[in-house]
Amino acid sequence: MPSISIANCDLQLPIYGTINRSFKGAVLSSATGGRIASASRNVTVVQALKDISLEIRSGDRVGLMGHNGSGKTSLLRLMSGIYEPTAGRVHVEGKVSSFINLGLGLDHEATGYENILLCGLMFGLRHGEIRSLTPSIAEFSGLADFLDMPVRTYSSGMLMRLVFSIVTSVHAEILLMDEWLSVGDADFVAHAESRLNSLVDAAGILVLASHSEETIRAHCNMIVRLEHGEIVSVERLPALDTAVPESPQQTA
Ligand SMILES: Nc1ncnc2c1ncn2[C@@H]1O[C@H](COP(=O)(O)OP(=O)(O)OP(=O)(O)O)[C@@H](O)[C@H]1O
Repeated sequence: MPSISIANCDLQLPIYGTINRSFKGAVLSSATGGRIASASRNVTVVQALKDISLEIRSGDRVGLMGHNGSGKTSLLRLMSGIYEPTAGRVHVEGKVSSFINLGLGLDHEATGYENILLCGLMFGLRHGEIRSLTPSIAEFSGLADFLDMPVRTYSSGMLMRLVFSIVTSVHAEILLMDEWLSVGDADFVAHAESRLNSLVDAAGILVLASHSEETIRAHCNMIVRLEHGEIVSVERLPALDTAVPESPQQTA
């Protein structure tokens, strides 16, 4: 059963070569969501997350809310293993598919088809599995002959179609998403929405960061609110139509 266990985690991100003594530093510090402090003369440290504890079990649909810079993306990155906590412990059980930094793994000189192969390998699939998934990825993307062209020739909407089609073709037990996706033109958005919904239904755990309370209430059964890198509240919502199994929940 997939699960995410986070215990007393801090995340500090160093920024090198910044001016940290000046009026500018003081203004920055009050204007951002995270907390800025000087580690040494040339290193500024942002406290992106502070003392985060959260238990997420199979069946949980967690919505992360908070102002700009409150730590939503950092928390997703911590769960995905992109960041190691500077203090505390993160334990993740299950296959994670993350919709964070979509497109980061693409090789822009390679063709669409080559990128399907590369991304598939990155997701831990075998050649045979990728070969059998390729026709449906190609069809869903609607990119047709463009899949034989280098990805650098794609428009941003075409790039999103390709990445979305690849990412959603892989079954995940844990889905981490930074904002609900809106990709491409109106036709593709409707098409993508239903594919995404079935992916979410099949996943054991969803963690979705969003500024839209409406989106979160439509897809989640639990809202975690962050402020300045700390969890300020955990709210349980009534069961969703998708009949998510109840699971014991620890609040932070
Ligand atoms: N790569 C980084 N290097 C340094 N500081 C960072 C980095 N990424 C985020 N931060 C800082 O960590 C804090 C939390 O940022 P994060 O991106 O997690 O917030 P967020 O809630 O996702 O914001 P938004 O709603 O604007 O996407 C902010 O103060 C931000 O400046």
